[in-house]
Amino acid sequence: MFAGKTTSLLRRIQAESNSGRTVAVIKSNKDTRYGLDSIVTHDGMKLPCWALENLSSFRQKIGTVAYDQLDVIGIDEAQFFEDLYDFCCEAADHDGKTVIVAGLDGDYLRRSFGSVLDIIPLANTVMKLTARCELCGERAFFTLRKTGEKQRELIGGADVYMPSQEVIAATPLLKAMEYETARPRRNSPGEEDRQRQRAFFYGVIFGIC
Ligand SMILES: Nc1ncnc2c1ncn2[C@@H]1O[C@H](COP(=O)(O)OP(=O)(O)O)[C@@H](O)[C@H]1O
Ligand SMILES: Cc1cn([C@H]2C[C@H](O)[C@@H](COP(=O)(O)O)O2)c(=O)[nH]c1=O
Repeated sequence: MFAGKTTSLLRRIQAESNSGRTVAVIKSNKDTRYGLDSIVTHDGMKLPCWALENLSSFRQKIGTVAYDQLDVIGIDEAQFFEDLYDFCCEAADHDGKTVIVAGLDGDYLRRSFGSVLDIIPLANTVMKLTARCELCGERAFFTLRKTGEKQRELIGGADVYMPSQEVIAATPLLKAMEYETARPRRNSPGEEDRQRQRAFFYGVIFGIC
């Protein structure tokens, strides 16, 4: 999370639209964080969308005529769609659409999430994005859940999750913080500020746990 997947998807869709292609964007209706009528990035960029329970309902919802006129279909939060593989095959191979998909490949325990990994063989290009670890500032490949909930699907933003560096990804938050405290610090410009921010952040997290 926070790696820029939605930002990247919206930019691609906007570019397709600017070059005269007809576009539509779909997101899962499970994600109610910013309302159901738009896709919104963590820093506020937004685009109208179709919020659906499953992808197979899209053609009927938008109408056959409008569907046939579409050139490009964007899908956000792809991990929540069980029928992702079948929809992508049908839309791309059978109906000739360009399909651009954004989603999490893994959950907070680094287990494969939904059908996102299944569609990689269908794709012409795949881009794996990374965020910045909130604890150490280095590249974060994974998402750490800050709460004790164990179910795979748990909608949330920075209140529940944070980008995390590989080593601490699957450990409880307390462990992650112990690990971070024990790491040797690099003396880079701004390090002092970052340490102060981290100290504040730890305080907040302890409050939550
Ligand atoms: N911890 C964070 N809390 C809130 N916003 C963040 C955080 N880390 C990064 N961001 C912002 O979120 C943007 C990416 O948002 P978005 O495209 O919605 O990411 P994703 O879809 O991968 O979750 C970044 O460019 C940055 O401005
Ligand atoms: C890691 C993880 C995430 N989720 C949820 C949390 C958010 O609602 C979305 C991801 O949104 P983003 O566009 O990447 O910010 O997925 C989840 O349900 N389970 C998880 O393990």
